[in-house]
Amino acid sequence: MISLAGIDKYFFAGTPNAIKALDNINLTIKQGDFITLIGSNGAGKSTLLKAIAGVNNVDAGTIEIEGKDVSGLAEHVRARDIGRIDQDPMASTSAELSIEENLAMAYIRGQKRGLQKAVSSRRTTIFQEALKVIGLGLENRLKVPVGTLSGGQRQALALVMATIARPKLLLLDEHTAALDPNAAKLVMKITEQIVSSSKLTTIMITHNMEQAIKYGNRLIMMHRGRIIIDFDANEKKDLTVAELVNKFTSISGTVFDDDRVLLA
Ligand SMILES: Nc1ncnc2c1ncn2[C@@H]1O[C@H](COP(=O)(O)OP(=O)(O)OP(=O)(O)O)[C@@H](O)[C@H]1O
Repeated sequence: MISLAGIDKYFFAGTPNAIKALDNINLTIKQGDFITLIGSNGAGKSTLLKAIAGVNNVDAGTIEIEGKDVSGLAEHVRARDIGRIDQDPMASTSAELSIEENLAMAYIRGQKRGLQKAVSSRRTTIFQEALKVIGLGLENRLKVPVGTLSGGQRQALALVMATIARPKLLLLDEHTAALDPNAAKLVMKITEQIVSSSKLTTIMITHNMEQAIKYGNRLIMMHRGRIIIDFDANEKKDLTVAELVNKFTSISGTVFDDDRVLLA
């Protein structure tokens, strides 16, 4: 279980430009929850994921992963428990390293030092097995530099990298947004496959409301730093995009203003 209690995050605190990007976020995430996270422009979605990952320190509140308070831990320490992918395929993988080297770096992140050597002889098999699951034939191209792969292949590889060390939490920040529609569809299919086969606890930001409704077992909507909608699987089962937009308007008292969401 992952729990966030009373999380506040300010930018430019104490200045006339102060922004409260997260405003008293309270959230309990059950093991295996696949949450889709949606919201208006600047709602705080990315800030929330960065706060959980330790990219940003928070100004108030606590973050616990399986009962351990990680609020004060550095990003690289939390990375042992958290896999994370952003929009940019260039940032998720290292272009000049091979597929195998990228995977090796991701793999040792989750290991205790003493175990690293012991598993190295089995590594190639482990990497090939993990790559087979995504069905792109990358298991036969382990020595190929990642820079020669397409954006979709790189994000698919990033998914394998983010999950190979069996993280306690996977954070996806619009990881298909920079891809062409076909590649985005493929990466989404692979995402669902990896998340459901490993029952990975996942939060996925998307600007696509249909995607937010279709995937996962829970849908959360943010507005101005707060969680304003939290639907379980049953509540989102027969939901339509129009109903979701109407719900947003009635709760927030404003019109939904993210063009990318409405045009998706
Ligand atoms: N590093 C930063 N420095 C200053 N302000 C920031 C920073 N990061 C985010 N913000 C501000 O915090 C608020 C929340 O931003 P955030 O990126 O989390 O929103 P979001 O919901 O992910 O938005 P979008 O969907 O538009 O990407 C916004 O007002 C944003 O301008």
